[in-house]
Amino acid sequence: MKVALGGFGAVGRAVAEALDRGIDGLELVAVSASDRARAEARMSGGFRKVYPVKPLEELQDGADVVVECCPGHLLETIARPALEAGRIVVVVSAGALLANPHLEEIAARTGGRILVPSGALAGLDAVRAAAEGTVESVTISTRKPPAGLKGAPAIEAMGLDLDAVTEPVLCYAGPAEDAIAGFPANLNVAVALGLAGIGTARTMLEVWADPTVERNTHTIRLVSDSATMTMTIEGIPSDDNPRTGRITPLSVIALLKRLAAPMVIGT
Ligand SMILES: NC(=O)C1=CN([C@@H]2O[C@H](COP(=O)(O)OP(=O)(O)OC[C@H]3O[C@@H](n4cnc5c(N)ncnc54)[C@H](O)[C@@H]3O)[C@@H](O)[C@H]2O)C=CC1
Ligand SMILES: O=C([O-])CC(=O)C(=O)O
Repeated sequence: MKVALGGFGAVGRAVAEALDRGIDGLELVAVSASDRARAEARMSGGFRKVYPVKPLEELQDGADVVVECCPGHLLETIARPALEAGRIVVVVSAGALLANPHLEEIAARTGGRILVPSGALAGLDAVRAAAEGTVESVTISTRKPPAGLKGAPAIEAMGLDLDAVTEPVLCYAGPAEDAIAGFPANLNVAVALGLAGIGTARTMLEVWADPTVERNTHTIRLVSDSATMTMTIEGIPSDDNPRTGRITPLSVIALLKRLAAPMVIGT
């Protein structure tokens, strides 16, 4: 399968490096980046090959799979033409799917597919399975080191000085679907959880700026007629972007491998 990457930041670069090192059945064919010269320089510095750097709208040409790993507001720019061309689109900015419901309609019409990786979250396999039965409630509590929430519009609206936070501060409590606008780079996990389970309107979320944690910590609780679950993941922030956990690109790589694998494990 030929893979094109829309974005060359913490997620995109790590996925590109893995594909460049070599994964059976997968071939990197293009990347996209806001600074083309810098992306080319980085590839010349450590990659086996310098891949073409293309505009976001052209990634589907010559690719079977397009991976969206840009800021969420660019999801439509990447996904619409790729889905119109019937491609598989891996969406890392899951939160942006809420503002773009037409993408699923395009996929249904063209035979394209939208795949959302588990990303920085644990347990979506079990949540999806439970949702085949009756789920009573799903909650997620997200605690990030204060620096990981920098730049979020909701934090700016609160007037919270993240550098001065000495105790955990509750920054949001409510439905996941109402939070993504205020935390566009932080709550893709909550939206993915909602989409996997009982919807983002019924999935309840708390967001904490917590100076007592060093990791992006997400705890899911689910009550259903098949199981009760409590799952916590403590993700190490990536060096390039503290908002993004290191496990996120690994989750994309695992998903891409599933596409090419003769045997698939997990729901
Ligand atoms: N689903 C999940 O669990 C998670 C999702 N995310 C989301 O994944 C996305 C990517 O995250 P990161 O890699 O950490 O972000 P990043 O900020 O490190 O990288 C984004 C990259 O987008 C590219 N870009 C920006 N504008 C562009 C343009 N006009 N044309 C081409 N490329 C452009 C740049 O190369 C930039 O480096 C974000 O939306 C983030 O919120 C992040 C962590 C977890
Ligand atoms: O990496 C994380 O912990 C989660 C994250 O940023 C997101 O959901 O966008």
